[in-house]
Amino acid sequence: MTRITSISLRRVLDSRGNPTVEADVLTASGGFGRAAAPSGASTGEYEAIELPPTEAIAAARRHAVPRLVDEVHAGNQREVDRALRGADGTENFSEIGANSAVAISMAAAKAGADVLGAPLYQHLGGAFRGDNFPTPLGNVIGGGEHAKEATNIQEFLAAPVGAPSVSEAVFANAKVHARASEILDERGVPAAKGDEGAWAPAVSDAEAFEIMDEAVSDVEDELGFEIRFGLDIAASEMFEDGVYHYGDETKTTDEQIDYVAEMVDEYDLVYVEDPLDENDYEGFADLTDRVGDRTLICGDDLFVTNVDRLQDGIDVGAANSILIKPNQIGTLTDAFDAVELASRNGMDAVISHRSGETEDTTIAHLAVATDAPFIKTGTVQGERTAKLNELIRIADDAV
Ligand SMILES: C=C(OP(=O)(O)O)C(=O)O
Ligand SMILES: [Mg+2]
Repeated sequence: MTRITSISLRRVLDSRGNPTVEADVLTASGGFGRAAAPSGASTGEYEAIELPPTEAIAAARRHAVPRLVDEVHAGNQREVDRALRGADGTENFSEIGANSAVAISMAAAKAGADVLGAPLYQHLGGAFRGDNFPTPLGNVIGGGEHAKEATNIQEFLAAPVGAPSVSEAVFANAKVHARASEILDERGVPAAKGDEGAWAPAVSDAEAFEIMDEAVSDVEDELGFEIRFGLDIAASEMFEDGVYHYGDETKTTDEQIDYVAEMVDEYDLVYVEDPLDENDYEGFADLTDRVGDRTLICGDDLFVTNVDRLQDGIDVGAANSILIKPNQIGTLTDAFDAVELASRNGMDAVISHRSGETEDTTIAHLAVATDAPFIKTGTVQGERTAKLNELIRIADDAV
């Protein structure tokens, strides 16, 4: 029986040292699931609302727990998530917090899988999932909102697209991360790390492109399979007064589109996330028109895992992929609906962590369950390796 018999909520630490919500779900037959909400720093304007954890927990205990315990089945994810939405009663989870909602939603999924005795990816994705693995996009150099005094572009992401296995891909990204550190040393540039464990040197974006290109080529030569790279520009964070700010320099929207298109061709970029402001569907469409045949243009802050915003994007041809972050929308059902809408329209769905994370591994299972081509979940650092190592275990049939 997957009937939920208890839900416990508590505050735990996230990787930035902030409190976040953890949920435990128990079922009638002893199934157990535990999950914790991640948290963004470069959050999109249209994301579901994250409440201070103490408030989110109190509100969820008051409104959600009584609507779920003894009422819904952890094995029926849509039923769980419908009850969460009903308990909250708002569009954006501003009553119980998307952090409480997503923790309960993911913990219920794990409890459902536990009762069935199936790995989470199989419970979520079905019996035919588990043969395809996402390529990990590994954050190697970064700045933006994730590190002070570093690059303007938020993330330079290694993409070992030719790796023969997920394990070799994971280790390839770690090698690129290590090689980037050596190159920075050779150039006499000290580098601390940003929130996701990427190097955060005080170099220009142009220099970061060079370092990334060199690191990727060196590791590609050493390992003998294709490694490319991509970006999360997180352009909404740079956009102010109608222009994009790169330190003291600015770019108009047309200049930004030209710049990104040039970088796609110069560096053979495989992936570009949020190249333009989160309200600029038209700019996204222009850029996708120009380079969408040879790279993924991915909407993160643009779509915020929201089917309505995704449909608006589909209508105008903005982007050819969507970033999926369950806490942007609040439940696994909503995240799955966004993946399905994307794939029905020929778009790729890329599963992603947040800059503030925990040891929770749900997104590794979600990526396998949804047959995602890429997962963005860092390169090194415990809360990132938790997901990467879980992918290796899934491939090894050891979960
Ligand atoms: C992971 C990201 O950062 P954050 O979690 O800060 O939004 C991102 O922008 O894709
Ligand atoms: Mg992003």
